[in-house]
Amino acid sequence: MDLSVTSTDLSTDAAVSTSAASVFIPAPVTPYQGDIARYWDGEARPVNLRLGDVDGLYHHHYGIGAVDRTALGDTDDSAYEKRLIAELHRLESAQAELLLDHFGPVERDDTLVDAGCGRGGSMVMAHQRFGCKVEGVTLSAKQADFANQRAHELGIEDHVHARVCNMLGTPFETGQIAASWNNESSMYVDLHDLFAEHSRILEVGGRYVTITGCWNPRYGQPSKWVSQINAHFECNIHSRREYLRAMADNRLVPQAVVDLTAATLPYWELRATSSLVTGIEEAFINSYKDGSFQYLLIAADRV
Ligand SMILES: C[S@@+](CC[C@H](N)C(=O)[O-])C[C@H]1O[C@@H](n2cnc3c(N)ncnc32)[C@H](O)[C@@H]1O
Ligand SMILES: CC(C)=CCC/C(C)=C/COP(=O)(O)OP(=O)(O)O
Ligand SMILES: [Mg+2]
Repeated sequence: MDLSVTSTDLSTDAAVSTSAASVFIPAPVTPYQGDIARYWDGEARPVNLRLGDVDGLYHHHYGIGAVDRTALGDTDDSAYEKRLIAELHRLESAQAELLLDHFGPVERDDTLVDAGCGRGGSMVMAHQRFGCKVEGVTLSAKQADFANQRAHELGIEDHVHARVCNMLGTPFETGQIAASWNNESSMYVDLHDLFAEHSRILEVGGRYVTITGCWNPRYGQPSKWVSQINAHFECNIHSRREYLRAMADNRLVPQAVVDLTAATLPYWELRATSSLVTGIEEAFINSYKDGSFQYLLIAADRV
């Protein structure tokens, strides 16, 4: 069987990195990863591009916090849709700010890793906040090119860099990374494999942070809404229990577990009223409300 990925050569950039890194784990290429690479190579939803156009930070994650009704103003006004887009984008950037808040002190000469970096919005924010180097990995060549182009336009390409690479086998040296994260990207991988790799690259005392959607073990099994979200994004949402167990098995000790479910609902309810709806809004709103799905931040120490 031919397992090669034709739309995206997953090995190219990782292979280039071998000269720079003393430890190199070749990127395993599975047919599923090929599907995900193609999915993100082909993604161009207005809900992501038009929000990113607001200030040049392109996110593929969701928002948190209260809606600023004053900033939104009158719905009858012709500029209302533009203000609504700006407000959704503000809530998505607030989500990334909260993730960065959980890194604690980061020095300018530290290197951070964004596992599943998308178009790189969070990487730019991390560099702008800490002045440090940020390395991103994504399966999508289109996303990596986009992120590197944005870094170039901002003149920060020597600090912010994305590569096409499997997050389960990165070219980063063992124990050299001060902090790493997954922002809505852990539902594409096996959690034991993922946390083994984060644990390998992080220095002892380093920090790992994730924001993720997970199914709630108290509900019993994944609800029909969770199954709908999985089908929509071709992902496999894990349970809260799986996260905590896989972290414990890989020397990652939770320091903070924050339930962001209530904080993300206003974003979804606002998004559901916009012209940029994608059809998945109802599944998020219903699953958050029936308790089957949770939006969670976990910050863990590498011990
Ligand atoms: C929903 S997007 C999140 C992007 C980004 N973290 C953000 O907040 O904007 C999911 C990302 O995970 C990446 N991804 C999924 N599986 C991956 C893997 N095995 N290795 C590297 N990246 C992966 C996709 O390529 C995509 O960039
Ligand atoms: C919380 C969960 C389960 C997330 C799944 C991963 C995912 C696709 C995140 C958002 O990406 P996006 O910003 O491209 O999606 P959309 O187009 O819906 O805004
Ligand atoms: Mg989005």
